[in-house]
Amino acid sequence: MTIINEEQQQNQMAGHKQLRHKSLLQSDALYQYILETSVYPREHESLKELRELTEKHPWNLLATPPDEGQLLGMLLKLINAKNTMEIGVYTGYSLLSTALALPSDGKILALDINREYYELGLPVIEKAGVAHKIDFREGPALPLLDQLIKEEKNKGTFDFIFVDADKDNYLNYHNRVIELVKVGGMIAYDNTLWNGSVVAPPDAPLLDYIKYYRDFVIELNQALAVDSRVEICQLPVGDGITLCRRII
Ligand SMILES: C[S@@+](CC[C@H](N)C(=O)[O-])C[C@H]1O[C@@H](n2cnc3c(N)ncnc32)[C@H](O)[C@@H]1O
Repeated sequence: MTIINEEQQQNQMAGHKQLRHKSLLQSDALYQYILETSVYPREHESLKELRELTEKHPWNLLATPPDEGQLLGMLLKLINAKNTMEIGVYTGYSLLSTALALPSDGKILALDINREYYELGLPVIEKAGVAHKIDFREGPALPLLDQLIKEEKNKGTFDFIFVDADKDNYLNYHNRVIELVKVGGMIAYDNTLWNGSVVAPPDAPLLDYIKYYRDFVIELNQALAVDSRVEICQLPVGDGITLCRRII
């Protein structure tokens, strides 16, 4: 992984923020229309609170956008998900969207290397009355997944797994979560259009972190396209989300 200092990272994020939002829609007005017509009026008050709290955090661009949170909630209800996993929590917007969509005995195994981010959002999650559904584990996700796979009883038990962490490990995650999701269950990979950079020419002037992760995202997309263990559907929601339904 490329190591850049905090100042460089913040400069890059500031550049990224000039894009104003995380949607791939070419028109800001159209995206605002979706948010104001279909998303904000139905956004749970705790999600709104968490979104507004997260907007004040310097890394707020990491957060799942509200239209994508709405999509996740809808999908989880459609598939009657109960046992789920999330890799990459940050302050918890997608986590809270998931927790609110699951039944009261639903479960989310939530993995992140950074507990501090999670703890920023935790009071809002607690206030929403859904913290009991969450089992947060701090640490790099790969070894945690390897531990889970070691136990046969965990295999094929998850209804839904949302992957939204370090993009250079997405294929490593895929090769593990495919064993943990049940046949008929769903894995969702976030950022699979990676700020539109998947179609940028090789010499395009991209921000360093976009450029670095781009090849990993392209590699994942190519691998998913030919993976006979899953059916896929890539949607231009948020920064691109690819849904995979395990079929064997
Ligand atoms: C894009 S953010 C997740 C956004 C979150 N889903 C939301 O709704 O706001 C990515 C998260 O992945 C975490 N992360 C990065 N590398 C990781 C790793 N190797 N294992 C676990 N988590 C990791 C980061 O700490 C960060 O919180």
